[in-house]
Order: sequence, then structure tokens, then C-alpha cells
Amino acid sequence: MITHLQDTLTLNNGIKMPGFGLGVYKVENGETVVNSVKTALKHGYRSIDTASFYDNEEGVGQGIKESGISREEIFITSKVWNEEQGYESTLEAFDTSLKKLNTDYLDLYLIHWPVKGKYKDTWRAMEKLYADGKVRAIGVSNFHVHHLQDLMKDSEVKPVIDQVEYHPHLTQAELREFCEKENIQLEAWSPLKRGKLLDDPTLTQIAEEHGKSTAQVILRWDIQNNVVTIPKSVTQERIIANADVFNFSLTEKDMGKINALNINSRAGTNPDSFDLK
Ligand SMILES: NC(=O)C1=CN([C@@H]2O[C@H](COP(=O)(O)OP(=O)(O)OC[C@H]3O[C@@H](n4cnc5c(N)ncnc54)[C@H](OP(=O)(O)O)[C@@H]3O)[C@@H](O)[C@H]2O)C=CC1
Ligand SMILES: O=C1CO[C@H](CO)[C@@H](O)[C@@H]1O
Repeated sequence: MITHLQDTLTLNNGIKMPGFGLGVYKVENGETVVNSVKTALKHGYRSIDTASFYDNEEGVGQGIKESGISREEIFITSKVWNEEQGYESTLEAFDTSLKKLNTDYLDLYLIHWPVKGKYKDTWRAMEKLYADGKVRAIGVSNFHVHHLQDLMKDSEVKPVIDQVEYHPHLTQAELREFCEKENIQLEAWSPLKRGKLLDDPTLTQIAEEHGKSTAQVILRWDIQNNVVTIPKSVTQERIIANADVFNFSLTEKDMGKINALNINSRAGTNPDSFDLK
């Protein structure tokens, strides 16, 4: 279990990744994303999650540069978007992301969604990028168990990670069990359900008992469940507070109560009903 903001988990290809990071979906390119990234890095974050779809890779790159922290200390994730999928187009999309991020390698590159008929060719391109040493690890996002099984049956490299929607209302039991068995790390997107969980009475009560906020309780629950978490905020105080979750522990009883909040409810789209053509 990670015990500090900069602690790392070891992925199935042996590389290390921080268990906690900053998400930047819907963070405007330019000053807003530059400042969010700089604030996070200044306060100990070492992992940033972006995507070509977020249209802010330039700002992320600029924030990293202006932070003065060396590139090797920072773990950068980006993702290939649905329209970019396919063998050649993924290689091109990757190069575009590198240029925008102003870096010569990525730490982690993900297939953003399992586009039917495309994700296997996309994966072959990811395997090439990995073999060529342009990316330290490759993984997927929004893959259900059946997508993972389909991908893995004819691929050489196993995904290191599956980044999916995960929070107390969506605990992904089947996927978690599968990933644990296959040594694929689970990573939580929308860990705070985009703010929709923060008034939950069970979480509020647990938060009061620990002298913490509900957001901090949720993020601590991720960590204790061994799920990588990447809360997004553009608000300086929240970026700092969200990471202040390494000085308390939830009890087994707290964990049980939070696990029991699952209602299989999503803030985003179910990968099986997304129009992924
Ligand atoms: N792979 C995928 O398909 C997806 C990946 N992601 C990734 O996951 C990241 C996180 O998910 P996201 O959807 O952004 O949602 P989150 O669950 O991280 O919630 C973000 C929202 O919560 C608010 N917030 C953050 N911290 C606090 C706090 N302490 N108290 C109150 N409100 C708070 C933020 O407001 P404010 O910013 O105003 O402070 C923002 O409105 C994304 O940014 C992205 O990197 C997300 C969706 C899909
Ligand atoms: O990363 C993402 C951010 O959120 C979007 C809207 O839910 C998703 O479609 C996308 O995958």
C-alpha cells in the first residue's frame, strides 16, 4: 500500500508509477492548466494524467517545464483518442502528443476507449512504441473484462493498467478481481464522481470521525484499495488538500461501509453503450 504522495506502485512490466496523481480533464489549455500542474508539482504530486482529447497537452508540458522539476521525476500519462485509433494513426497521434507535451518519451500511453474493430490495431502500434522505447508502459482505459480478454488473446504485451470510472458508487468488483488475478493495475477516473458524492451521509460521518473532508476519505479509500487515483482540481486549496491523505487510515469497518455504497451508478458513459463505432 502507498504511504506517501510520491510512493510508487510497481506495474507488471517492472516500472514504477505513483499511486496518486493529478487529472486534468476539462482544464483549459494555457494559464489554468499550467498553474494547476505547477501547484500540484510544488506540493508533491509526481504524476499527471492528460489525453489528446483534453486538448491541454501543451499547457501540461509547459507547467512541467516551469516547475523546474526534472522530467525523469515526473510520470506523464496520455491517451490515444477514438478517432486516432488504427495502426498508423496511433503512431502519428503519439508523436503529436510528444511534441505538444514537449518531451521525448511518455511514461504511460493508454487506449482511451475500446473502439470496436480498431483497438487491436491500435494495440499493435502501442506495442511498437513500447518496443522502440518511446513509452515506458502501455495500457488501456474503459475496458471491461471481455475487452481485456479479447485484447490479450492475441497480443504480445499485457496492458499494465486499466483506467476506469471507479468511486464508492461504482466499485467494479468483477473487473477488480480479474485485474488482480492478471496483475493489471486498476486506476480510478472520476474518483470523486465529479463532486456528486461529497454530500453522502455515510462519507460525511466517516470524514467527521477522522477530522477529514469527504473528498479526502474517498481518496484514502482508493489508496487502501490499491487503486491508483487521479482527482482533478483547478483550485489551489483543493489540489493541496486532496493530496493530504497520507496521515490517517480508514478502519476495516470504514472500508466496509464505503464499499457497501456501491450502486453501479456512473458519472460517465458505460463503455458498452458508448458510440464507439
Ligand atoms: N479515461 C477516461 O475516460 C477518463 C479519465 N478521466 C481522468 O480522471 C481525472 C479525474 O476525473 P474527473 O472526471 O475530472 O472528476 P473528479 O472525480 O476528479 O472530480 C473533479 C471535480 O471535483 C471537484 N473537486 C476536486 N476536489 C474537490 C474537493 N476537495 N472538494 C470539492 N470538490 C472538489 C473539481 O472542482 P474544481 O476543479 O473546480 O476544484 C471538479 O469539479 C480527469 O481529470 C482525467 O484525468 C476522467 C474521465 C474519463
Ligand atoms: O477522458 C474523458 C473525460 O470525460 C469524458 C466525458 O465523460 C470522457 O468521454 C473521456 O473519456
